[in-house]
Amino acid sequence: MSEPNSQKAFPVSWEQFHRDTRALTWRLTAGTRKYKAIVCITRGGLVPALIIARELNIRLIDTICIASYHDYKEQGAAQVMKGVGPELADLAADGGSEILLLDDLVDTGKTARIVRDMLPKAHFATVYAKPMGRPLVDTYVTEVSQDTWIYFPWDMGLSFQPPIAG
Ligand SMILES: O=P(O)(O)OC[C@H]1O[C@H](OP(=O)(O)OP(=O)(O)O)[C@H](O)[C@@H]1O
Ligand SMILES: Nc1nc2[nH]cnc2c(=O)[nH]1
Ligand SMILES: [Mg+2]
Repeated sequence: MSEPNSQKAFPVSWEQFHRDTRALTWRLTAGTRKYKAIVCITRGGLVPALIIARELNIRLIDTICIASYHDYKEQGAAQVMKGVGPELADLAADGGSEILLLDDLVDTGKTARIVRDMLPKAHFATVYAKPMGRPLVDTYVTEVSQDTWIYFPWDMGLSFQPPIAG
């Protein structure tokens, strides 16, 4: 879903994103599964990948690079520009059972479907989830409604706020 269709705004600060991503890590450590590598979906997945890699002491990190083309209102076709690299070939061979797959959020689930097809046995985690994409995620922290647009700190800056009373 693209921003102009959405009605509610959910702005997230760096501090909140860090806190929510740490909460995601706690959830991931509650299970018995151990991960040898992180694969993050660029670009939004790069930020949780840094935080979680630090917490779980994982140093083998790769990317799946996907570009979604947006026209005015609709999400367009998604193009995989880069898959997992040859260094992860052994770990990917069984479908990725020892790989932690990360993104910042799942919305319609379109991106999630592509990466799940590529690594069907990887554990897929996102910090935020909307209802349409939620069934495709193994672990997430916060659910927001489908008509909410999440504003990430890397997309925002400080700006003047007019007084509420006008
Ligand atoms: O569930 P979906 O409807 O597929 O949407 C979720 C995807 O959309 C955003 O990425 P975006 O394509 O905007 O690119 P970016 O990560 O490079 O900002 C987000 O980071 C997810 O990857
Ligand atoms: N920043 C941002 N990107 C998205 N891509 C798909 N949904 C969203 C969203 O709610 N926020
Ligand atoms: Mg993304």
